[in-house]
Amino acid sequence: MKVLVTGGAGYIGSHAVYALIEQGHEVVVVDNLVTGHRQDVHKDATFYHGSIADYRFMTEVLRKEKVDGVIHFAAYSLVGESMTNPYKYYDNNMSGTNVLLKAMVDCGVNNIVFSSTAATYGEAQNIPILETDPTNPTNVYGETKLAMERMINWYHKAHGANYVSLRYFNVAGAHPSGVIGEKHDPETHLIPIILQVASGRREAINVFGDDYDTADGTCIRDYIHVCDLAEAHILAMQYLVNGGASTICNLGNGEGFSVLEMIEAAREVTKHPIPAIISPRRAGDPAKLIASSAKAQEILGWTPKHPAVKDMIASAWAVEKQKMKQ
Ligand SMILES: NC(=O)c1ccc[n+]([C@@H]2O[C@H](COP(=O)([O-])OP(=O)(O)OC[C@H]3O[C@@H](n4cnc5c(N)ncnc54)[C@H](O)[C@@H]3O)[C@@H](O)[C@H]2O)c1
Ligand SMILES: O=c1ccn([C@@H]2O[C@H](COP(=O)(O)OP(=O)(O)O[C@H]3O[C@H](CO)[C@H](O)[C@H](O)[C@H]3O)[C@@H](O)[C@H]2O)c(=O)[nH]1
Repeated sequence: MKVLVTGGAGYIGSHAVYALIEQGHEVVVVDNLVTGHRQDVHKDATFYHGSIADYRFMTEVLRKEKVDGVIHFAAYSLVGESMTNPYKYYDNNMSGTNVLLKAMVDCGVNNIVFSSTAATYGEAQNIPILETDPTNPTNVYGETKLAMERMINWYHKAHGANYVSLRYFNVAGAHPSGVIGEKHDPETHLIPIILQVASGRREAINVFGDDYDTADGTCIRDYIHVCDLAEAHILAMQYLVNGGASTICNLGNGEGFSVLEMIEAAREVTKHPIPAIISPRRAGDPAKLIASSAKAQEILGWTPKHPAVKDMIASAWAVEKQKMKQ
């Protein structure tokens, strides 16, 4: 396949690009590098520096490259930030996707695999969460992602383009080479922050709330290895190219870990005490998110190969230790 990856210089996008190229596919990357890193784009991918919100630029790329489909990662994705700066999220995520979809339609590109999120569900009504469960986002980020999913579905109805929206739960870990990994700046995600404490770059980890309705009072999340996620995107694109019907799939491991459990797992991996400070809740955080990925397993034939959180933490730890050497 020849695939355009938007946001291919970012954390998850760069892993998807590596996986595509490792499996012999041809890859074109569009990224404006607002949060991504040029050096994380695989050397065999064709790179275009620009925004998905630039219609002229996107149609030029799509007309020139004649791809089989688009894997769409480009977005802002921080829950906390979205609660204080909704404009940024509505603008880049929704307007950007609207332009991208229009450019795809105008250039005859009919397949899109979309980066959606567990944040579309909000507070879960049932555990594990099924794709048919209600969607009531508790934060602006999740709201924009749900709107993007719906936008893609309306384009599908109007223009016939097909999609798989992948609602991922909490992504973690890094490519086994250690060459690419999670490099957000500033970092807000739990595992990289815990590891910055272990490597001495931070004094302590703040635990955002210990009064949630969970066993130890801290939030529970379902962590999925970034390489398993990358594989799911390739399977989803293959499914569409083979004529599969448009659909939505969850991606997680079906097991929940609290913030305190993740800190404990990181202590075991890194052998560092990792001081933790109980802090106020962060706005917009649901208490518990755990996926049922049965549909992805059935429809896409996806099976996670790295379900153990300690393996995810160990691969992220290898990247963090490399950063310390630089
Ligand atoms: N990290 C997670 O746990 C998680 C969970 C669920 C869903 N997601 C989704 O996965 C996707 C990727 O997340 P990530 O953690 O890799 O984030 P990231 O910030 O590392 O990657 C996003 C990439 O998109 C690029 N980008 C942003 N706006 C753009 C635009 N207008 N035009 C071109 N490029 C643009 C950025 O430069 C960056 O390279 C996001 O859509 C996010 O919502 C992430
Ligand atoms: O310093 C920190 C950072 C995080 N947390 C807690 O750790 C959990 C995980 O937080 P992350 O910021 O790592 O991840 P989120 O669950 O907020 O969100 C992530 O997963 C979501 C899906 O579940 C979204 O898709 C989103 O893009 C992605 O950032 C949350 O309970 C959060 O409050 C802390 O206690 N301290």
